[in-house]
Amino acid sequence: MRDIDDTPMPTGDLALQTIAMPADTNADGDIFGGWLMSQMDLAGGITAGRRAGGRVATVAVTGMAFLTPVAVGAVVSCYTDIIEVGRSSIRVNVEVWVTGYDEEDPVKVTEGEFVFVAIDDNGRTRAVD
Ligand SMILES: CC(=O)SCCNC(=O)CCNC(=O)[C@H](O)C(C)(C)COP(=O)(O)OP(=O)(O)OC[C@H]1O[C@@H](n2cnc3c(N)ncnc32)[C@H](O)[C@@H]1OP(=O)(O)O
Repeated sequence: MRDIDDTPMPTGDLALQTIAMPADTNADGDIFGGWLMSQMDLAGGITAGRRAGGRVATVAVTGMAFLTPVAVGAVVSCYTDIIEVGRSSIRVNVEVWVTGYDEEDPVKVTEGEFVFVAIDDNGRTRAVD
């Protein structure tokens, strides 16, 4: 896994973009880390599913740190980069960046490595081409 760094621009391809909503906050009004992880899982799953040409399941997530809080109304962008493709597994690095509507000065929120496994209709692993 790559270290979280201060790279000023996102690495990878934009896979998912959404807005942090009031319903995504905890009782203190801060965005849940779990909500962010869910967006990352979705983004990585889209990328892995396209690469696998079908159904994938998340099998592992490694080394995440949250660098900065996310405010309600922030535009949340998940960028994905396929790191490695194994027999059935696809390792995807997912970065999360936030901006306002103007898309200026994106701020990196977190990064994590997600491992997906290509599975068949019965939930058994299948080889990725
Ligand atoms: C519980 C949940 O709801 S979590 C959210 C959704 N995810 C799921 O439901 C997935 C639940 N897990 C599963 O169903 C099973 O673990 C499966 C089908 C994904 C994989 O089954 P396994 O018996 O582990 O398969 P297997 O040992 O052959 O591993 C498959 C691949 O995953 C990789 N892998 C398995 N565990 C890990 C891990 N912890 N970290 C990294 N890679 C892993 C293996 O190296 C292998 O890669 P390769 O085929 O490219 O060489």
